[in-house]
Amino acid sequence: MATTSSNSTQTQPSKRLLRPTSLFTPRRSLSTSSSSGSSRFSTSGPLNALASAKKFKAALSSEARVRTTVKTKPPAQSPAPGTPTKRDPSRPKTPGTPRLAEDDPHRDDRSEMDVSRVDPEDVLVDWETVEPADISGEVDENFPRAASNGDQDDKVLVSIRVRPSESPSAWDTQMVNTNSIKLLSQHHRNAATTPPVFHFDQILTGSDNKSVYNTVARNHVCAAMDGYNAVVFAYGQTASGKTFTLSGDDDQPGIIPRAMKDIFAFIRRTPAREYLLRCSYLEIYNETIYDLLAPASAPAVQLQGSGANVWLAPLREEVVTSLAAVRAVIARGWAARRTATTDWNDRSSRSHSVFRVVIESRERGDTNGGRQTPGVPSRPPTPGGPRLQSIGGKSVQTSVLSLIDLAGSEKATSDKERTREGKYINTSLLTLGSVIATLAENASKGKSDHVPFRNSKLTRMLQPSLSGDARISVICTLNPDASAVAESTSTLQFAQRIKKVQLNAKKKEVVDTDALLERYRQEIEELKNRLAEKEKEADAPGKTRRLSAREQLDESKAMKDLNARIKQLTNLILTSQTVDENRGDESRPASPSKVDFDMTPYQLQQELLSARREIESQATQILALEAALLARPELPPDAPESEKDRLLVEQARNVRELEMVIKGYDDNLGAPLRAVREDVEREWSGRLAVEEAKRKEADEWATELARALEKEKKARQQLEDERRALAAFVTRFDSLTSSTSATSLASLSNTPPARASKMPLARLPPIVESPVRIDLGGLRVEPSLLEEQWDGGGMILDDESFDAERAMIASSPKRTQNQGKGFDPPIREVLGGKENLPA
Ligand SMILES: Nc1ncnc2c1ncn2[C@@H]1O[C@H](COP(=O)(O)OP(=O)(O)OP(=O)(O)O)[C@@H](O)[C@H]1O
Repeated sequence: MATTSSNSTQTQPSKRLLRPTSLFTPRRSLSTSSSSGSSRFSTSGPLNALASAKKFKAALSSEARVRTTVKTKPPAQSPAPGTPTKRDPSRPKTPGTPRLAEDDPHRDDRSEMDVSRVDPEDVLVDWETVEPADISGEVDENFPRAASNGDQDDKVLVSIRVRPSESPSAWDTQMVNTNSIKLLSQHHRNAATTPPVFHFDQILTGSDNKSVYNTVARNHVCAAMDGYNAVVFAYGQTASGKTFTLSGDDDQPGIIPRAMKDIFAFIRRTPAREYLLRCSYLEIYNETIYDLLAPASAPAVQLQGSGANVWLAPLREEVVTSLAAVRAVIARGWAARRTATTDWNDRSSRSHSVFRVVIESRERGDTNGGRQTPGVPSRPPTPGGPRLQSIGGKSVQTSVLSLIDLAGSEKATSDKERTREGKYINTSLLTLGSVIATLAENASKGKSDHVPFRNSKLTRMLQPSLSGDARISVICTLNPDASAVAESTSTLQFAQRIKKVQLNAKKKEVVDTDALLERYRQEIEELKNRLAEKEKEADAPGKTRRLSAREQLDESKAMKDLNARIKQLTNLILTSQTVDENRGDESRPASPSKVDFDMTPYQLQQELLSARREIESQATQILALEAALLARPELPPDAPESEKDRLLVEQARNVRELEMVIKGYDDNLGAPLRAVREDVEREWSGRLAVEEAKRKEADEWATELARALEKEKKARQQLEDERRALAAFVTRFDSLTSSTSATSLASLSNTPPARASKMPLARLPPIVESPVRIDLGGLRVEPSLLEEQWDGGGMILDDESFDAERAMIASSPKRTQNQGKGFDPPIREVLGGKENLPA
């Protein structure tokens, strides 16, 4: 296990509580909304972008050109260091929740940009094109190899980062070499028990973002460069340091800027490959997804697909070829993020923000542009951005690195709008928590309970990753103050649960299908020739001797093998074409032949869905081939017969090939898919019935519970009424007895009912059929004592205790003393409906 950075960072001056400014960008003025747009771009970024863009054959995009000419205002004054937990009341609050303003001068230029028309071959990055200045200066020789541990099952890497604070910490993070954290006992509520100790992969303290990046994110960035999907996210209470960890500030750049530097460093150290990098930046605000790189007027981003096949559209992806271009993209996205001043944080993130880098790579080689499936018309530009083509039999690796800054959980704030946002934030974080809890439970108990991914946009978006498709690192940030112990404990509990989630990320590779197809076709041709030769040999009239039975058997087996191989290759052609058609969707399985019947019904359903799409695309391809066939130029009428014959033969061969493809399609896809569909449908309907029965049972139970609760409430209310009546009565009675002499009491006891009824006592609510038996036995009872006893249940006696109590009271000397003074018979009778004092 890696060592914690706690020791190294603890010794540093750790009271830097600077507000993170935008990445690489001039600091924004404190409460200024991004709508001003004034300090949106980095002063250095655009210039660098211009410098490095010159290296490439084509300009990146119209937008890149626009960016290079952006004039930026001087940066706003640096924020003063201060405690992050208190807002300066004199400072105005952030107005609303800013987005890029409609009057943004660059908005229209951006909307004209069409990244999908960028030729991917023009925007490749390789070790030669990476500027030395664009890479991390801290990269060591082993860096690119630190990437991954293969396609192994693995767990989420969970680290805790405790933010420095001016108040004394309520947490003990110094337990030597244990990577554990514990609440100091003076802050533990239950003095009788010792506070629990939480264990994690890392406990980090201090303000050093470099060590944090190296410990929690670097391996994941390397894994993404190596073809695995990777997710790094920060979770924690508001103002606990999530944005500081992800984005950092000018002095302490966070994970996002460091990751981008490492990506370029990785490319520079990998001369054998070339890369295509596409960035996107989005936020989930009040359960709506906004593209932070799109114009403010752009429609909201929708989550499409389901299960493991979730994608976002329309989402702008910008091709980046240098760190300067990345900086500009991040700065633009950052400026459009919704932040506001809250009671706890001057620049609180009001949304979950996701910075994504799609990394495509292939082995370097001679490139002659993309390839095309024969007979199929050229493809339209890929929506959302260019895709890397596989050329010359080399595969293309695709992975996505997602760096997520979650909004912080928080209590109700003093501001109405912030409270509304807070509700959305808390709800989606709660859903994340319950998704994680179910996943953890499923993993640890081998269950397959329904996971409520669909309950929030955040969880639905993270579904493929949380379902095991990505390497995940989570940094849970803590505010160490005693006032935040409850929130910190809840964060630690979330962190513990996510540790149990099981991952199984796999590399995504797509092969060059043209090369494969060509190979298969050649092999089929050779095999057919061999088959024809063999048939010829067998039928040859000059054959000298008859074959023995054994030889005949061998011969027919060889023929059979040849036929089987031809059939297999035909199927492979089909499968390769299917893979090719799937190229745009990284998450889709390569081929239905990979259907694994041990998968869960849910996964099978996903497979079924993608298989259906494959069938559709296959059908389209067949149609395209047929159309190409029909569209062949007709021969001129005077064409020689031999030419006509040649074309006829060719036509017949094409028809045969098509028939083979269709047959392969039937053999390969039809039957297994039907079987899969039937299996899935059967299994799902069974599960549905079980779930419905369970739900019915739960509903009934809930109704029963509600009924019992109602009954309980009524009984309680009745008891409460009685208690009040009794207390009032005793108070009244007691005041009467204390203020009146024994003689006047005696006369009171003889007061005729008509007079007595005018006394306040007569207004006491009559209590009929009291379920509680009370006997004061003629004793004087202090009202306060009575209430106390009643509250504690002391007056509620079972039959046996009641009799014992009564016997004791009967023998009490005080009772004897009071007898004849009007205190007998017991007060119970008075409460039993007689409004008058006892005679
Ligand atoms: N480890 C740290 N070292 C120094 N300062 C920090 C550290 N963590 C946080 N801060 C400071 O604390 C303040 C709040 O941090 P930050 O904005 O990152 O919190 P957050 O968790 O992202 O909050 P929110 O959820 O409201 O967006 C900032 O001023 C930041 O500079």
